Amino acid sequence: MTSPQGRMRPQHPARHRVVDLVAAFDLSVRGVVPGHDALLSGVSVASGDVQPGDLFVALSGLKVHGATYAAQALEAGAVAILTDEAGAELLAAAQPPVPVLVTADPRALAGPVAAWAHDHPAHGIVTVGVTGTNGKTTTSYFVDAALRAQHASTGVMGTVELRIGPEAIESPRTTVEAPVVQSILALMHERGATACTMEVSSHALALGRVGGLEFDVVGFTNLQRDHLDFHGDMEGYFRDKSRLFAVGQARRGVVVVDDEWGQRLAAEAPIPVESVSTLVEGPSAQTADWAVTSADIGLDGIGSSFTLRGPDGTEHAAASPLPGRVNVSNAALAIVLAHRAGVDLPTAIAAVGHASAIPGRMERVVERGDGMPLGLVDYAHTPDALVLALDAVRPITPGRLILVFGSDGDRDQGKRPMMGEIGARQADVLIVTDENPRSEEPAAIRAAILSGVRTVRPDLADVHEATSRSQAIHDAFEIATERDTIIITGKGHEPTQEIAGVFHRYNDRDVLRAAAQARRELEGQDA
Ligand SMILES: CC(=O)N[C@H]1[C@@H](OP(=O)(O)OP(=O)(O)OC[C@H]2O[C@@H](n3ccc(=O)[nH]c3=O)[C@H](O)[C@@H]2O)O[C@H](CO)[C@@H](O)[C@@H]1O[C@H](C)C(=O)N[C@@H](C)C(=O)N[C@H](CCC(=O)O)C(=O)O
Ligand SMILES: Nc1ncnc2c1ncn2[C@@H]1O[C@H](COP(=O)(O)OP(=O)(O)OP(=O)(O)O)[C@@H](O)[C@H]1O
Repeated sequence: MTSPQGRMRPQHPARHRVVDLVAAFDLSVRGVVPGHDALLSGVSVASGDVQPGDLFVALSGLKVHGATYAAQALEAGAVAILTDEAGAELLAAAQPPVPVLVTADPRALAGPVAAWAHDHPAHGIVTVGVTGTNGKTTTSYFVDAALRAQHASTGVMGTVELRIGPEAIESPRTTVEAPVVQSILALMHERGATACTMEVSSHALALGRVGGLEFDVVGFTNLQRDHLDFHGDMEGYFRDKSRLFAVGQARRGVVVVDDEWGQRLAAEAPIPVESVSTLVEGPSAQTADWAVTSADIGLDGIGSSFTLRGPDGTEHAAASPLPGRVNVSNAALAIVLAHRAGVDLPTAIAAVGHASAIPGRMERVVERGDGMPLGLVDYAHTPDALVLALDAVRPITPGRLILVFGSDGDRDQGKRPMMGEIGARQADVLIVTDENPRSEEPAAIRAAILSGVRTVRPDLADVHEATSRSQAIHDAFEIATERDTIIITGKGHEPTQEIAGVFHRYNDRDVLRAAAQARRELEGQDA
């Protein structure tokens, strides 16, 4: 079945001759020779997403070779297959009835070929890409808010959604496959969107998902421990992130230089880069092109105000609509990115300051009052993000800070005890539960978290374990008073929970609302 993102295709696709594709990308042809009337109108790397008229790009995967799925792609209407030598060998015996086009590295060509097939849709669109371990989503939404002040219609591609103007679908991941990126850009172009903000994950950069796209401006938030299962070590992770700042991938960059990785990227990037220091008195506050020189962090518990010094020394009063120091950083970066994408500075500052809430990012789902605690959902799922999220919530918590959290299965195992230790150090009550266990035994993940908790709190005082995430949230509500804050971290906006290969419909915000409602009803009965 075609995935929802696989269906985001232009209604009137460009059509190109297969022979022209062969010539444009210097491909060698095996088996059937393409006729001059053979036309292609789309590209896919997933057989399930193939539409009639598509080129199927059969990639050598980490688990299986895509050529294994050629029959499925042909049945769906593929008019040609692009693959490597290994794929061509796999296909030789089957003698497919369409041309098999061969190149050394089809993954590297998937993006450029898709851009070519869709007539380079990004050429008519201002494109902004955001990378970094944390803050991509938040920064992207801030940038989009600023772009919307200047463009009648904009698009967003990221972890939360794939959106064109007012229409959106859930996003399957942070950065979709290269042909999907290009077909969505083509659809944006068709629908008149003139600016697009995109989150670019390190996986996407390593796997060529933004190939064939030269961003107008790209931004870097920070580099913190994550995804080491995929990138090996921090050096490999940094190298993959840096690929966004390569010549041909982006015209110019804006880099937050609060950490050593940002400083290194700003120094080494081969494209023109501007630096942004977002920590008052941070290591690069004096030398950075842009700097946050003063900040009132979350005084009202909602947002922050800050001063941003520009390259010419002028100071600008700015604001972040979300609480915490990290969101001053995201807002400052977004302002500079939007400005460099063509939005005038005062407009960018005003639009970012008034950007609306972002699903699952420090989202206030239940407001404090009438006996209810404050209930927040946040996407912090790395040790550093958890530290900062809890830091941000402590000053707005007169009572106890109740943390509901877990850690992902089939992902970096080393961070589990670290998350436990942080929770134990910074929150008052912990409810350790499941995030997305995936193929792992949930109890083993919780045990790893609890081993970290014990290093700080050997007696496990005020530490609870819940085998169901919904139950954990209901448990939190049972013990919370109006003075307390419940913060649920790790899943943010996610609409599903992945357990043993099955995606169950699940959303922290819905459960939190339901728990609040249940408590209201109970209190109503008691009254
Ligand atoms: C670890 C990783 O990123 N894997 C990616 C990689 O998969 P793979 O090499 O294992 O693929 P495979 O299963 O061996 O299949 C090989 C080929 O056969 C194709 N295939 C496979 C099955 C089928 O029925 N038909 C078919 O055509 C696949 O599309 C693929 O092209 O190449 C595939 C095709 O390009 C990607 O879809 C796949 O992303 C998977 C789905 C994934 O979950 N990735 C996550 C980890 C990811 O990318 N996350 C990042 C960042 C997250 C974050 O920052 O938190 C993201 O951008 O979301
Ligand atoms: N600049 C930042 N520095 C550190 N942590 C941050 C920053 N911005 C946000 N966070 C924390 O990280 C969490 C995720 O934020 P956000 O969704 O914006 O990041 P992301 O890079 O899109 O994450 P992912 O790629 O995993 O979707 C937030 O809920 C918050 O706790």
